[in-house]
Amino acid sequence: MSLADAQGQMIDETAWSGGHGGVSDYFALLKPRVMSLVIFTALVGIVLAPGGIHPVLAATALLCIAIGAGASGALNMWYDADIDSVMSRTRNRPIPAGRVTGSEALAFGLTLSGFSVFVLGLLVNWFAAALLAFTIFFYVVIYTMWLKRSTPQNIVIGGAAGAFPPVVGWAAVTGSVSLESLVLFLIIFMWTPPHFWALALFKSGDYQAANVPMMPVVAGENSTRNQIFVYSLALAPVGVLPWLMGFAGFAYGAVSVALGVAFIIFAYRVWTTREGDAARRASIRLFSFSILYLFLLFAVLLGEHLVTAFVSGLA
Ligand code: HEM
Ligand SMILES: CC(C)=CCC/C(C)=C/CC/C(C)=C/COP(=O)(O)OP(=O)(O)O
Repeated sequence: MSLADAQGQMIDETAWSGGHGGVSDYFALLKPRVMSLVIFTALVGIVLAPGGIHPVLAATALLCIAIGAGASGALNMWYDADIDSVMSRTRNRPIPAGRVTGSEALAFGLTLSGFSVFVLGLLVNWFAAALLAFTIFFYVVIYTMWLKRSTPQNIVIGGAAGAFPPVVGWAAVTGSVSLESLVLFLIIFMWTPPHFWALALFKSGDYQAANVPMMPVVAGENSTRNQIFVYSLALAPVGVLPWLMGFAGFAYGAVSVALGVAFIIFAYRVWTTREGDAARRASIRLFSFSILYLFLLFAVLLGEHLVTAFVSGLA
């Protein structure tokens, strides 16, 4: 199996979601792999926020954000069942495969959404709960029900939903939004277009078949490559902002510069490799690296913060 096939299979849900009915299908409705990174960014928001809260409340907040994020995935799959059944990547999801009905997924998603928002409000604070409710609304109603099917800018605007979790995490601790949490938002916001369009480039046939106006389908592959490169050039310095603004240290600064340069190199390869299997490989590599990039950036932010807190606790 070639590298491209292996990586393509990695993101092909038909390769892992098996099982018929029952717990594994309801778990798959939560989009667990995508949401794991969403939840990790929320954790970083919680830990970095000044003041701190009791660890039990922090864990409650994180659990509520995780449940809310999963619930929004279930609602997305409920609404998108028609297009998911057309695309090879998604046709084995629980609803198109007939293992869960649309109404079951809808009830599951609505119940978990209500539960997560209510518990976050009741036990942590209502401002964070309102932000979580808004994030779910944004992903399900604004992105899934409206923008996804109507404009190639769908993920640029809709991507805001994916950028909110660290802001929600921060608000769970402080009860407010701050410049720092908005910088975390901005990083994910700028990251989303290259993350997703890299995938859309090698899955554009799927979107065309499903009649979804993703950028490569509407503007063409080369225009998408240009836009990926421009967003990557903008993302790299935005990734360094936490250090430049003084809420991350030198270790983060150095790693974020290196990761930003690497991101630009991967995006440059996509930009300049436009034909055949090499072009497909370049976009698969950028897609895979995009996930590693965001994970490492937030991991270093978290690790450095914890080490600094530990060392200053010793002093
Ligand atoms: C509108 C914004 C976004 C779009 C359209 C998008 C789209 C996608 C798609 C279609 C996949 C393919 C595989 C799959 O469905 O499992 C994917 C994978 C992934 N996305 Fe995104 N994404 C977005 C935002 C995000 C955000 C905000 C995060 C995390 C912070 C994220 C994390 C991931 C991860 C970790 C994977 C890999 C999952 C795996 O291992 O298969 N995505 N994304
Ligand atoms: C707290 C909270 C509510 C967080 C939500 C975070 C969020 C919006 C993440 C976006 C993740 C995602 C898989 C988008 C996929 O687009 P798609 O739905 O078009 O992809 P698909 O074709 O795989 O269904």
